[in-house]
Amino acid sequence: MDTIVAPITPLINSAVIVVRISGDDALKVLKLFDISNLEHRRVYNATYYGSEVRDDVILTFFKAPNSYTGEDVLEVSFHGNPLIVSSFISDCYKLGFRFAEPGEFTKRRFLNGKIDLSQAESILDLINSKSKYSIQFSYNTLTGALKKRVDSIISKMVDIGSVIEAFIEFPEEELDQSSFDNLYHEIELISNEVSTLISNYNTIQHYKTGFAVVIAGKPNVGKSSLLNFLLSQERSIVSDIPGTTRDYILEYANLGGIPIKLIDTAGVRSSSDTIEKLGIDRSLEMIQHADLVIVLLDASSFDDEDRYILDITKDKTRLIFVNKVDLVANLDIEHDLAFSLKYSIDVDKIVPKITEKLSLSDSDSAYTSVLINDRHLTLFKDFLSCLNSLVNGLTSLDLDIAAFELQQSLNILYEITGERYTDSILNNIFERFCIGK
Ligand SMILES: Nc1nc2c(c(=O)[nH]1)N(C=O)[C@@H](CNc1ccc(C(=O)N[C@@H](CCC(=O)O)C(=O)O)cc1)CN2
Ligand SMILES: Nc1nc2c(ncn2[C@@H]2O[C@H](COP(=O)(O)OP(=O)(O)OP(=O)(O)O)[C@@H](O)[C@H]2O)c(=O)[nH]1
Ligand SMILES: [Mg+2]
Repeated sequence: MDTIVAPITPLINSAVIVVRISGDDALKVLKLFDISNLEHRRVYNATYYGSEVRDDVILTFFKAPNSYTGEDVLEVSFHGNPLIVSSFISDCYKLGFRFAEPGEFTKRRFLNGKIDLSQAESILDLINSKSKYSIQFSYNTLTGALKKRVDSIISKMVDIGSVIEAFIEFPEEELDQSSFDNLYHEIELISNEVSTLISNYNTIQHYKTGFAVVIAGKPNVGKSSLLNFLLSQERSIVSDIPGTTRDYILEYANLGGIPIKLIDTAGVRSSSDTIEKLGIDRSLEMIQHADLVIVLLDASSFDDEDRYILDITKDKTRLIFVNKVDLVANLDIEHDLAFSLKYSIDVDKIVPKITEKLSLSDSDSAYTSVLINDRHLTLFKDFLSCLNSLVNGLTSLDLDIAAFELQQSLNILYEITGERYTDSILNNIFERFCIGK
């Protein structure tokens, strides 16, 4: 493989800029330093004698095949001046090295068999994660959670394939019903497993784009006050005039590490005001699409308008919060939490209540869940339809069809792990990586 070079930290005036070199000729660069004979995985302090500038640097060497790319890798840490690094990279071109394409180091790591394609993809997800949960999900995939699952499905499919081949090869032997039933059963288990993986996709989507949390309630209960409290900012207008919020207000927030789209809505009541009515329609629509509805009640005025909102949200994931507890001595409304936003009574319990409601269950914890990306989703759906055709082949005793569909379904799985790939699949994945990754 030709030798490539690129900065692996931003090329800006900073403390240190690190440049990575990978390839057969990587050690040739030592001509530019006052050092030779580097040992695997050791760190050295050296001087760079460039054609234009000099610098005092740190060198780290990883000998092939035990490096990030699987090739000889040298990392050079320069003082953080981009001019030094540009000059160094020009010197590298003179040695015959070329500038690495985005993601090329990781692509080589994949091509050299250090990681599978799902692990390579997770590196990009890890870097781009917008929440700590998303980082944990990506880290699971990085350490092989999805690879393991797909590998185990592959081995089960291979087993099923050999049974089908045996049926084809020895047609004279009675095809007894029980071996068929067994195959159907195995296929169903695999189908269920893949369906679960597909449903997990929604979880990661939520963690990427944020959970839609809608604050709903009749006018004047304190919805806008709650939004402002959660944002720690006077974003929404608060007043004692019922019907203050006319259109919904959407803001992004991060509550306890969970990304949230927080939506303050117009108070729901029967109104004759045209604009207010339009706002209320939007509130009802927001409620429909919410991942979580916070139904806000006023401790001092529980009535039919509240009952109406409780009724239309009864099938949604929801929390019932009661505000203005300062106004009553006894509270006999069913609720998840009661507080006073105005007088800061029990407001510290609000965020934990919301995050608790949105958090994954233990069985689906961020540390163990196997989550998939868009590419995997498409492939898994194709896989399921292949399984369907496979079952049809078996049912109609068309074993050649069954064998063909089985091979197709395996090919799809190999595309997930990257055991099979085309240049365009790889390009699609790695072109989205940053320089130096
Ligand atoms: N300086 C530096 N920091 C970094 C990276 C890097 O490449 N360089 N990484 C880059 O993203 C991440 C760490 N990931 C890495 C993963 C594998 C290997 C590596 O050398 N693996 C070899 C050796 C394993 C061993 O012998 O234990 C291998 O897989 O064979 C290096 C870094 C984050 N921090
Ligand atoms: N007593 C008391 N008043 C509160 C409390 N929280 C908010 N308020 C007051 O209730 C009034 C309405 O608050 P908002 O936040 O505007 O209520 P809203 O639900 O957004 O109202 P609409 O937008 O009209 O639907 C304001 O005058 C607030 O100051 C509280 O805990 N106790
Ligand atoms: Mg309001």
